[in-house]
Parts: sequence; C-alpha cells; structure tokens
Amino acid sequence: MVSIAIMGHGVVGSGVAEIFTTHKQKLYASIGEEVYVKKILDLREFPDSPLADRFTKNFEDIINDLEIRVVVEVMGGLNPAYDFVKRCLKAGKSVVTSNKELVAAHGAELLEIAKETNTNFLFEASVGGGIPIIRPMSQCLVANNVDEIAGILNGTTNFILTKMIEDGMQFDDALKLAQELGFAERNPAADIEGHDACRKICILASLAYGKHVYPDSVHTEGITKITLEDVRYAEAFHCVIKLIGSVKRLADGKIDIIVAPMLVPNKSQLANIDYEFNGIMVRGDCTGDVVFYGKGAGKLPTASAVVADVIDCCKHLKTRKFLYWADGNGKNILPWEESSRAMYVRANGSNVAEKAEKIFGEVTVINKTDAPADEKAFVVKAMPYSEFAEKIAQLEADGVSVLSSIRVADL
Ligand SMILES: NC(=O)C1=CN([C@@H]2O[C@H](COP(=O)(O)OP(=O)(O)OC[C@H]3O[C@@H](n4cnc5c(N)ncnc54)[C@H](OP(=O)(O)O)[C@@H]3O)[C@@H](O)[C@H]2O)C=CC1
Ligand SMILES: N[C@@H](CC=O)C(=O)O
Repeated sequence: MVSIAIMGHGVVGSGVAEIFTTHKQKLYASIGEEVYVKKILDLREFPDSPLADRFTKNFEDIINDLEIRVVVEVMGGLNPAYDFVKRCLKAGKSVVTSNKELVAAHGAELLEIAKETNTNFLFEASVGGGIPIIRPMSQCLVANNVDEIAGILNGTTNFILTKMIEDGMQFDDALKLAQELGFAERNPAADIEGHDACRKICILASLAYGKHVYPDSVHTEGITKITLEDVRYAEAFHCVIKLIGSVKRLADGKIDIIVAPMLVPNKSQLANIDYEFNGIMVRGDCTGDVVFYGKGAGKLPTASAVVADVIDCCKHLKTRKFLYWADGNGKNILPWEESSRAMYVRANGSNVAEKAEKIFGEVTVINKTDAPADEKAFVVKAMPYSEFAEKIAQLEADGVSVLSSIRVADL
C-alpha cells in the first residue's frame, strides 16, 4: 500500500478524492497495490464526505507522517502552496500539482529540489486539464526540436467566446456560467486577462526549450476587448477569434512567445475547438504537427491527469522520472514588439481603405453586408508590431479612428 495526501478539497481536489474512491480497483490493477488517501488538508469541514475521517486543517500532520510518500497540491495560488510543496520535496515526498501559477513561477527551483532529493515533481494537469501534454512532450516527442507550440490553453475564455458567438450570450453571463461549472480560476481575472494561458505557454516553453520562461517576460493580452463586431468580421474573413498562446523557435536560438486573441483561419486544426475544450499544436522537426485535444478544465478531467501523475509517482518511489529544465534569465526571448504577424484592423472615418493602402501598401478589405457606412475592416500583411503601431499612428493622424486591432494567426 502507498499512502498519499491531498492538499485542497475544492473542484480538482474533490475530483481526485472521488476518483481514488470510485476507481479503486482499476487503479489497484494498474500498480498492483492500493493507493490509500491517508490525509486531506482543507480549511473547511466536509462531514458528508465518504473520506470525512481523513481531513485535517494542519499541514504538519502531512509533512510529519513518514508513511505519506506522495502529496497532491491542488489548493492553487502561491501561498502557502510554494512553501508546502518545497517542504514536501525536501522531506523526500514526491509532489503532484495542477497549480500552473506555482509551476510557472517556481518550476525550475522545484525541479532542482526534486533532483537533489531524488523525488518526483509532476504537473501534467497544470496545462490542458485532462489532456496529456507534459508527458507526451517530455517523453514521446523527445527526439524532436520543437519549432512551434500554439494552443487554446484556457477553457474559461474559450467557453466565454463560444457562448458569445454561438448563443449570443453576454460576456458577464458566460463568465458566471464558467465559474459555476468550476472552470474559472478563483480570481477569474487570471483567465480573462490571459495570465492563466500565459502561465501554461511558459510551462510548455520551459519544457520544450530547457530554460525557465517566467510569465512577466511574456507579452500577454486577454479577451476583454473582443466585441461581437470583430467576431462577425472575422467570420466574413473565414476565421474565428481565439485566445492563443504561442511560442516559436527562431533561427538565432531565441524564442518568440506571446499570449493574445488571434484570428484563426477556419481551416486550422485549432479553429473548431469550442467551449471548455483546449487544443495544443506542437510542431516537431521530425514529426511535423501533432495536435492534442480535450477538456482543458473541470473537476474530473483535471483530476484524471492528477491521478495519473500520482500513479506514476507510486510506480517510481525509488527512481526519479527525468523531467527537468534549468533556470532562465529571459535573454532568449525576442522583444514582443519585434514579433511579426499579419494584423486585422477595424476603423471608421472617410476613405479608410484608401488611406490604409497609402500607409500599409496592399490591404485586404473585409466585406460584411450590415457594416456601418463609415466603418471598414481590413487585414495588413505581416510586419513587426512596432512598425504596425507606427503605421496605425499615421492612419489616426490622417483622421481615421481605429476601433480595434487583432493579430492574425499563421496556423
Ligand atoms: N478548476 C479547474 O478546472 C482547474 C484547476 N486547475 C488548478 O488547480 C488548482 C485548484 O483549482 P480548483 O480546485 O479549481 O480550486 P478551488 O478553489 O475549487 O479549490 C482549492 C481548495 O483548496 C483549499 N485551500 C486553499 N488554501 C488552503 C490552505 N492554505 N490550506 C488548506 N486548504 C486550502 C480551498 O479551501 P477554501 O475554499 O476554504 O479556501 C479549496 O477547497 C489551481 O491551481 C487551479 O489553477 C488546473 C486545471 C483545471
Ligand atoms: N481556469 C483554467 C482552469 C484550467 O486550467 C481554465 O479555464 O483553463
């Protein structure tokens, strides 16, 4: 029997406890012994839980219990999760977490401690919820140099955008529903402002390129400025608007990394990923494109990934799985203003298209039947963002009022 503890009994933690109860026989068969949930840490009482006798409010009950070999951290946030996880690893206990904020902020340090203490620090659920992505990238795709990763990495924003587009639902109502369904972060600003997707692309970039990428070095935009008008113009241009996390390997060894809403062509594999589903495209130099798809948020999908990591830890109590990246200093990151993409622009004023062509060269005007007479939307060819911003300033100086601009993904 292997004893484990779970820290946090919220959406994910209660799912983990549930799977260890409902799938006990299945899990026993996969490792040949019982995984026993000995302690559950939470600040609230859960008298109706079938595991009610295992709850504690005191972390010391877990850290001091020598029988507990694997600890699951599903509390979220940095405090006290960072301190508790570090202490568990230093005490020789393996740790499994779904906490992307923790991995994105302290992954390199925690992986180093795990290396020193011959423990495992696994975080499959931190990216893509129930989708296997960390293990495939660190094992199955290990022969590849990763040229690019692009993904819809946040279930809440994808759910909101889908509800707005498909059902005409208002932004706030769609967010409320995502919160009720357990998809959103405790502070949903992390979802809608893009920070959650940023943490996830940072984890994938760190894994792919071997150096920690910290979220504050990544330009991040959320979905709060997306309007239904832009959505409809995007449709007329055979695209959908999605919040994309993207990282590309450049010829000089730097990486081009960004999180922003983008127009995604309908023919792209990422275009038809809706609601809380995530999709992640990994372009390897040997494999070409490999696409991962599934539920990126929610109780049981996320708990499924956590439980799989726990089983992996239980199977490797004496050996370390090789999952590692070194600390990073941000010097390998291209300044975001130098990153090039085609841009969609919506503007109003007189002779918008002519003025835009004078400044940008050839532009593709998007025709939409019910557009206001003085409004035009167009797409300009790829150029560094700094150049785009200069040209937009010239357009505005020419009497055009720019209402929105959104990157166009080359996917
Ligand atoms: N929900 C999802 O779909 C997904 C979530 N994640 C990540 O998983 C983690 C957990 O998410 P989720 O389950 O949704 O969050 P919840 O807020 O639902 O659950 C967190 C639980 O931890 C408890 N907790 C917080 N701080 C402490 C503490 N100091 N001591 C003891 N218990 C504590 C909370 O108690 P209380 O409520 O009383 O504060 C709550 O029960 C987060 O990092 C999240 O980003 C990852 C993938 C998907
Ligand atoms: N809030 C997150 C939860 C999973 O990581 C999301 O919506 O994707």
